[in-house]
Amino acid sequence: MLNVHDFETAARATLDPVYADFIAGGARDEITVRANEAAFSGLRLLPRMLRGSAERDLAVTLLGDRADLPILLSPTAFHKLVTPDGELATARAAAAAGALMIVSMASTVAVGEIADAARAVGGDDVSLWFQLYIQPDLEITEALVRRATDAGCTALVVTVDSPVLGANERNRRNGLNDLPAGLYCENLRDLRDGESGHVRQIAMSPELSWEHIDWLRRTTSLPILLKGVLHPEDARLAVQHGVDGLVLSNHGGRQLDTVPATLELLPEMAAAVAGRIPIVLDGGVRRGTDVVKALALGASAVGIGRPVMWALAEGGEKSVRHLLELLHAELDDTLALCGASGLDDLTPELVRPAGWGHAGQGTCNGGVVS
Ligand SMILES: Cc1cc2nc3c(=O)[nH]c(=O)nc-3n(C[C@H](O)[C@H](O)[C@H](O)COP(=O)(O)O)c2cc1C
Ligand SMILES: CC(C)CC(=O)C(=O)O
Repeated sequence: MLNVHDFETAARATLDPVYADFIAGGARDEITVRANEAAFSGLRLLPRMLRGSAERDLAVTLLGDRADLPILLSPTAFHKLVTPDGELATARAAAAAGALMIVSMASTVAVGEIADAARAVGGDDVSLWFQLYIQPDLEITEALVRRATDAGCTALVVTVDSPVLGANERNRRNGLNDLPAGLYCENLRDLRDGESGHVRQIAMSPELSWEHIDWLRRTTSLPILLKGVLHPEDARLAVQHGVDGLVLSNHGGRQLDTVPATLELLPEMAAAVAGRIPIVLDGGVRRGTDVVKALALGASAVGIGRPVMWALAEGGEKSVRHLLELLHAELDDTLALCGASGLDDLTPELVRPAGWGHAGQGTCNGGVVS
């Protein structure tokens, strides 16, 4: 295993094709799935020379939480679909690599147990964030927030791009519409008006509005990030509503098909928030060079979704750790080759659109030659 692509190939060879499709797939024609990766290939790095430093500092601090690398584990559901220990394996690997994990609300292990597993490996300094789908029943939502808070999660990542479930036609064709027997969204176990042992289904909330974000802001003192805001105007509104950070994400192309690649949106989003809150970008990040491009164009960190699922499927905990070590090494190597000694050295003039030489000189603003 030398890179993310190797894990993808190995996972496809190991997994039930129905689950391999669930992971790889996206909404409708998967135009956005492909666009995310293509956007990274469409940019070139223009390195600086003779600025060497013996070591590079890859550490990042986000909303008070320190991580050894600016590559987060984006929230992904149902890890027990691909490995018996499920999210316990992921959390141990992330803790060992010093990476920040965002636990999905749809985890197949309860968030408290995930946190215990992470701390058993990484000690009390390990940070975990919790991804939340605000439920139509706000008492249920409050109970979920309490569970995440009690587990020691230090931020809430509210996914706002899913008023309805994305239409994954691979899942429909494969007849995948439920978890296999014995797997549950454990964070929803025993929540109100269910008999003991009952696990609620996650509900999507088409009525979700800024009032819900205001309500959540009043309900918790944890930092709140919004995941899935795509329009710069919504980014400005997020700042106005007291949101602490954004995850610039199109859900890996799994919600509205044909939305832009997240990398294409990054310069406008960075301009809209103007450094007031951090932006984490996910979607199509597969290489250290991708991380450098995103950070150069204004992200504070990136997230990876599918690569973690592929590594889990390939070899569980040790493979996720290996994946994170590979990406750490790729990023370090890329920084050295770019003449950067740390993440702060990554600035927009390191990036050019492909074909820029033909159009004459210019700096890149995320694909826009100026
Ligand atoms: C199998 C799978 C499950 C996911 N589950 C969730 C989830 O529970 N909550 C969420 O907010 N996003 C979820 N996502 C989206 C990821 O958080 C992330 O935005 C996306 O995977 C990033 O793109 P990438 O897979 O190209 O790295 C999921 C993605 C995948 C592939
Ligand atoms: C709907 C969730 C349970 C999972 C999810 O967000 C996804 O599969 O993209």
